[in-house]
Amino acid sequence: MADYTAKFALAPMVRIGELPIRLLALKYGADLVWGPEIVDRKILTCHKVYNKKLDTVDFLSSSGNLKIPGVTNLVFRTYRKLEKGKLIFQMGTADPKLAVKAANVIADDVDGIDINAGCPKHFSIHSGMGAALLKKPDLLCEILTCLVEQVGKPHKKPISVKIRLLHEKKDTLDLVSRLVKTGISNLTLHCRTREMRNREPPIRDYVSEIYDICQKNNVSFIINGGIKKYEDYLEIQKKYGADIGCMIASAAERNVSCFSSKGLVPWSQIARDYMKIALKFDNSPPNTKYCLLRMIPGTTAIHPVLNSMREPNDLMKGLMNMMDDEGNLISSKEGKVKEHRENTEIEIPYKRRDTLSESDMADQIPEKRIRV
Ligand SMILES: Cc1cc2nc3c(=O)[nH]c(=O)nc-3n(C[C@H](O)[C@H](O)[C@H](O)COP(=O)(O)O)c2cc1C
Repeated sequence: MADYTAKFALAPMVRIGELPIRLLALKYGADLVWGPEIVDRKILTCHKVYNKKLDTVDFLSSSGNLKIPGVTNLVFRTYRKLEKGKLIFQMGTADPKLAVKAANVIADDVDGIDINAGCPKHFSIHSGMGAALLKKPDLLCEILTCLVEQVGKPHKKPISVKIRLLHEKKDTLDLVSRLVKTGISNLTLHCRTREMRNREPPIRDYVSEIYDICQKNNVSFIINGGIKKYEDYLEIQKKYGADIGCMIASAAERNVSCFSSKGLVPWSQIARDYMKIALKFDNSPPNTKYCLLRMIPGTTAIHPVLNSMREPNDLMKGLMNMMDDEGNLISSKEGKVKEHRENTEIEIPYKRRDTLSESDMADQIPEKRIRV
C-alpha cells in the first residue's frame, strides 16, 4: 500500500501528467506521482487492456469518435514496472455511487485513489466537482467514506483528497477535522484559496495547525503551492516537521528535474529525455508537443519552430536532434530552420498573436506545415 508520509510528489496536472512526465519525475527523484484528473464518467467508459508491446496497462474508452484526427481512445496508461507503489490516480467526481463504480475499474492497477476537491476551473465546478465540493462538505465526506469502505478496504488501496484553503481559517480547520475522520490516508492542501492564481504566493499561516489535526488522526499531510525545488522540500520539513510531504506542479511542468537533490538539469537535456520516453511509450503526438512547449523556454529559437509543426513524432524528434547541449539550434541547420520559419509564418485567425498566452500558443494549429 502506498505510504504518503514525508513524500516528495508530482502534482496532478491535466495534459501534463501523462506517463512520460511521470516516469521522468520518478527518474529525477519524485517519491510519488499523481496522474491527471480523470472524471468518473470517463473511467466508466473504459476497459482495461494489457499492452504487450509496451508492457503497460491501458484503459481504453469505448466512446469518442476515432475518425477525428488526433483522437485516441486511450484514457490512462501505466507502466507498472516503474510506477508500482508510486502512482496515485486522481478522480473528478460529485457522486459517491459513480465514484465507487469508477474507482473499482482502475483500483487494481494504481496505488492510491485521490479525489480532486480543489480545481477552480469552470469545467470542474459547473458539474459540482473540484472546488465545488469544498462548499458541500457532507457530500465530499460521503464520497470519501464510500471510497474507503467499498474500494480502499477491499482492494487494499489508500484513499486521499486534495483541497484548497477556504477564506476563513476556522472554516478550513473545521473542514479538515471532518475529512480526516472519513478513513482517508492522506490530505493534500493546495495553500491557496480557489480565487488565487498560481503566480500568487501561497498562504502557509496555519499549516502547522492543519498538520497537527492530520497527525492526531493518523492521516499523512502533503502541502502544495509555490514549491519549486528539492531545497524547498527540505526547508518545509525543517520548519513544520519531518513527516510533512511536498507536492510540485508548475515548476515540474517547466523542468521536471526539480525533484532532484543534485539541482536542475538543463531544459535541453530534459526535452531530449522526454522525447525518448514519449516515443518509447507511444505517447500521443499532440500531447508530446504540448508538454515540450511547456518545457522549452518561449524565448528560444526552437520554441516557435516546434509550435508551428503539426504533431508527428518524427518531426519533433528531428528537431530535438538539432539542438546542442545548451538548447541552441545547431548552426549548420539553423539557417535552414530560419528559412523555413520565414516561409511559414503562422497565421492565427481569431486572436492577435501578441495577446496570446503560452498555452494559447500551444493550442494553436498552424496553417502551414513546416519541414525541418
Ligand atoms: C497544467 C496544470 C494542470 C493542473 N491539473 C490539475 C488536476 O488535474 N488536478 C488537480 O487537483 N490540480 C491540478 N492542477 C493544480 C496543481 O495540482 C497544483 O495544485 C497547483 O498548480 C499549485 O501548485 P504549484 O504552485 O506547484 O503550481 C493543475 C495545475 C497545472 C499548472
